[in-house]
Amino acid sequence: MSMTAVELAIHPTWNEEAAAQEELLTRKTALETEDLSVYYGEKAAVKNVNLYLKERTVTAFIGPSGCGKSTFLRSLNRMNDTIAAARVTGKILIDGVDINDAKISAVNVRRNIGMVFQKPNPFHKSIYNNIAYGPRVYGAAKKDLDEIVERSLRRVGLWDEVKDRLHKSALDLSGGQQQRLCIARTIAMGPQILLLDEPTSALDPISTAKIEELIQELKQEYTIAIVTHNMQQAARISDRTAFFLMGECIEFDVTGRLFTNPSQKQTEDYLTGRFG
Ligand SMILES: Nc1ncnc2c1ncn2[C@@H]1O[C@H](COP(=O)(O)OP(=O)(O)OP(=O)(O)O)[C@@H](O)[C@H]1O
Repeated sequence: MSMTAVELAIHPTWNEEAAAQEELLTRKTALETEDLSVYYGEKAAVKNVNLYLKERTVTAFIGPSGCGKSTFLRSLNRMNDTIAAARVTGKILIDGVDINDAKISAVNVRRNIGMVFQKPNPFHKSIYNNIAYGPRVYGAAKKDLDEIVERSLRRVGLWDEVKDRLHKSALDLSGGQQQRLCIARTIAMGPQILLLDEPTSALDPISTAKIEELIQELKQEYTIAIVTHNMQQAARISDRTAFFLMGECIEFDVTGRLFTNPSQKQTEDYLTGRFG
C-alpha cells in the first residue's frame, strides 16, 4: 500500500471514511459523462473522460496545471459554448438526456448547473441586486425578491454580515465575502449542481476555511464539483476525486482511497510530488 505522509496526516482513519463514502455510491447519479472530449481547434484538452457526480456529494478534480480540469468542468454546464474554437464530443447525461443536444437550451442548462469562478466576480451593483438580478430576469415577482435575497444570503452565511448594507456596492465586501456572494447569486437561480473552479485560490486562509465549511453545508442540498490545486483541500472536502493528467482522467475513486492507496502509478507520483 502506498501512502503519502501528507495524506496519512489528513486521513488517519481512511478505511472507515472510505467505507462510509462507498455508501454514497448508492446515491442517484446527478450527472455523468460518456467519452467526453473537448478540443480547442485540433488539440484535445480533454480526452474520453467517463465519470459521474453523485447527488449531494462533493467531487474534486485535481491534476497539474494545464491538464484540462477547468476545461472539463466548464464543459459540464456548456460554458465552452462561449469559446468559438472549442468543440465537445461524447455525452453529458442528466437523467439520460444529453445536455449538449441541440434541443436543449444552454441558458437552462446553466440555471440548473451553476458555476463559481476562481476570482470573485460580483456585478458592479448593490449586494441586493447581485442576488436579485438573475431571478428578476427570469420573471420572479417583485414581492418575492426580498425573500430570495435573504434566503440566498442566509444559505451562504452572509446575511448577518450584510443585512444592514444590502443597497451598498458589492465591491466593498472583502474577497471572501464577495466569493460567498457569488455562491449566493448562483444559488438564487435554484440550481441542482454547483461547479466551483478553484473558488478559494484567490482567498486568505480564514476566508478559505469559511468557503470549505460552506461547501460541506451546501452538499446537504446540492451536488458539487470542484477544481482545486490544493490537494489538502480536495482531501478535506471531497467524497470522490478525479485525477487528471494531460487531458485524461487517470483515476477516479473515493477520495480517502485515491489519496492513500492510488491504483495508478501516475496518481501516486503526482501525490508524492514526483511531478506537477
Ligand atoms: N480558450 C482556450 N483556447 C485554447 N486553448 C485553451 C483554452 N483554454 C485552455 N486551453 C488549453 O487547454 C489545456 C487545458 O487547459 P485547462 O485550463 O483546462 O487546464 P487546467 O488543468 O484547468 O489548468 P490550470 O490548473 O492551470 O487552470 C491547456 O493546454 C490550455 O492551454
